[in-house]
Formats: sequence, structure tokens, C-alpha cells
Amino acid sequence: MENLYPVFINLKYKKVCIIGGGRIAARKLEGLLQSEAVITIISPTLMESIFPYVNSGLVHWIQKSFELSDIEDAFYIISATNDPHVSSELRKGVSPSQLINFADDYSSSNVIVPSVVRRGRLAIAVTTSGASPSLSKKIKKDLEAIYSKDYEDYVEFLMEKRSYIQESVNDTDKRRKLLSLLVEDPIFRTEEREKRFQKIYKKINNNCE
Ligand SMILES: C[C@@]1(CC(=O)O)c2cc3[nH]c(cc4nc(cc5[nH]c(cc(n2)[C@H]1CCC(=O)O)[C@@](C)(CC(=O)O)[C@@H]5CCC(=O)O)C(CC(=O)O)=C4CCC(=O)O)c(CCC(=O)O)c3CC(=O)O
Ligand SMILES: NC(=O)C1=CN([C@@H]2O[C@H](COP(=O)(O)OP(=O)(O)OC[C@H]3O[C@@H](n4cnc5c(N)ncnc54)[C@H](O)[C@@H]3O)[C@@H](O)[C@H]2O)C=CC1
Repeated sequence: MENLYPVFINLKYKKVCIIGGGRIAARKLEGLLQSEAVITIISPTLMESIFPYVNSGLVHWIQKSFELSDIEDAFYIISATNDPHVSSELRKGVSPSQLINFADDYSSSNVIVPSVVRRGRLAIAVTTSGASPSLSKKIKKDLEAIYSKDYEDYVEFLMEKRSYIQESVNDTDKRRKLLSLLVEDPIFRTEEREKRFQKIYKKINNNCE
């Protein structure tokens, strides 16, 4: 499974089942909380840090040992227990059309959880295809330094200008040119980037008319 196909999945309203309630389950849960998925944890025990999410109703906890019937209608399953029996049951019982991540078994998984840098709408995901989670984490840290928090706002600006350009510039070449010029040298100060936008916008429209 080295040629992994990268996608970002919209999990809103999808049923996600996490088996196990320990340290790793808690980490995988962190990555899911913003997704608006319908999350159920199946586990006899739960780590302290997960309780607030259960108490607030964000996560449903079924306090029991895993059985195959628990995952019948799940869209995405995360197996994160310390019980090898759970993994072997899952390998036998999961449907080929279900998404499944084994925290302890890369080769049986059809989903691998990456390291992620998030800056609002900008998301950068890193995987080493199971080779070295530590390297993924290090590369994420490197990227965090390059793509500062300022990008969150900057990406919102780009989205707004892109939609304006799509509405106001009919010529495809001009539109492409404008959109690519806009990202050449990121500017984070609101006033400066607005001026720069106006300048590029005028230049492109005048030159090509
Ligand atoms: C295959 C994969 C399956 C999956 O879980 O999706 C997997 C598997 C395993 N990880 C193990 C160990 C560690 N994992 C981490 C950290 C992360 N692991 C994550 C993903 C993945 N881990 C997938 C591949 C990702 C890729 O392709 O790069 C991250 C990216 C995402 C996340 O988990 O949220 C997250 C970083 C989050 C961040 O950016 O902060 C650390 C470091 C730490 O904890 O600080 C260690 C210890 C150091 C080391 O081993 O490198 C072990 C051995 C367990 C044991 O020894 O018992 C296995 C099992 C095995 O290898 O078979
Ligand atoms: N993918 C990754 O990044 C990493 C994966 N791992 C692996 O992840 C797995 C979990 O590790 P931790 O969370 O640290 O373990 P942990 O011991 O903290 O938690 C295990 C959890 O599984 C639950 N559990 C045990 N038997 C169960 C059953 N039959 N049904 C349902 N739940 C059950 C326990 O009650 C507990 O909540 C281990 O196999 C470990 O090797 C470990 C480190 C990193």
C-alpha cells in the first residue's frame, strides 16, 4: 500500500466508530472533532481527556468490549486498542466498502492518518506511508514554521478575491494570470494586499484589452 491516494474527506454526519479509549484513541479523536462526524467510541475504559467531549454530547461512548455488530453501519472505523483479538476480528468482519484505520497495523488499513498543519481553510497533510510517523511529525513542525498563522486570514482574502475575479473577469487567460500573480508573494498586512490586488487587477485588465 505504498501508492496511497491523497484525499480530504468530508465526514459531516458520517458515522465514525473509534474502538478503544486510550492515548491513541484520544489523539485520533482530536483530529476528528472539527469534522462534524457522528462519533461513537466503543471501549470498556476511557481516558480522562475524552470525558469532556462525552459529557458535552459531542461524542457518544458505549462502555463495552468490541463486537463486530458495533461497526455494521460505520462509514469510517479507527481501531486503537491494545487487544490483538479486536484487530483480528475486525480484519475478518469489516466490509471492503468501509474505511478503516488500524493504529497498530499499517498493511491492513485502507486509511492512514497523516500529520496535519491547519491554517483555517489551508490544510497540509503529510504521510510517510507508514515508514516513520516521527518524520511526518517533524516535517509538520517544519511546515508550521513556513506557513505561519497569518495564512489563515490570507487564504480567506484569496478566496474572496478569487470569487470577485471569477465574477468580473470573463477572459480565461486574464483570470488565470491574475490568480497566479496574486499568490506569488504572499502579503499578510490587509491594507498592503488590497493595494497590491488593485494594482495587479488594473495591470492585467489594461494590458490585455
Ligand atoms: C501507520 C500509522 C497508522 C495510523 O495511525 O494512521 C501509524 C502507526 C504507528 N505509529 C507508531 C508510533 C508513533 N506514532 C507517532 C505519531 C503519529 N502517528 C501518526 C500516524 C501513523 N502512525 C500512521 C502512519 C503515518 C505516516 O505515514 O507517517 C500521526 C502522523 C497521526 C496521528 O496519529 O494523529 C502521529 C503524529 C501526529 C503529529 O503530527 O503530532 C509517534 C510520535 C509521537 O507519538 O509523538 C510514534 C512513536 C515514534 C515512532 O514510531 O516514529 C507505531 C508504533 C507503536 C508501538 O511502538 O507500539 C505504529 C504502528 C506501526 O508502525 O505498525
Ligand atoms: N498509530 C499510532 O500513531 C500509534 C499506535 N499505537 C498502537 O495503538 C494501540 C493503542 O495504544 P494506546 O492508546 O497507547 O493504548 P492504551 O492502553 O492507552 O488504550 C487501549 C484502549 O483500548 C481499550 N480496549 C482494550 N480492549 C478492548 C476491547 N476488546 N474492545 C474495546 N476496547 C478495548 C482499553 O479499554 C483502552 O481504552 C496499541 O496497539 C499501540 O501499539 C501506539 C503508538 C502510536
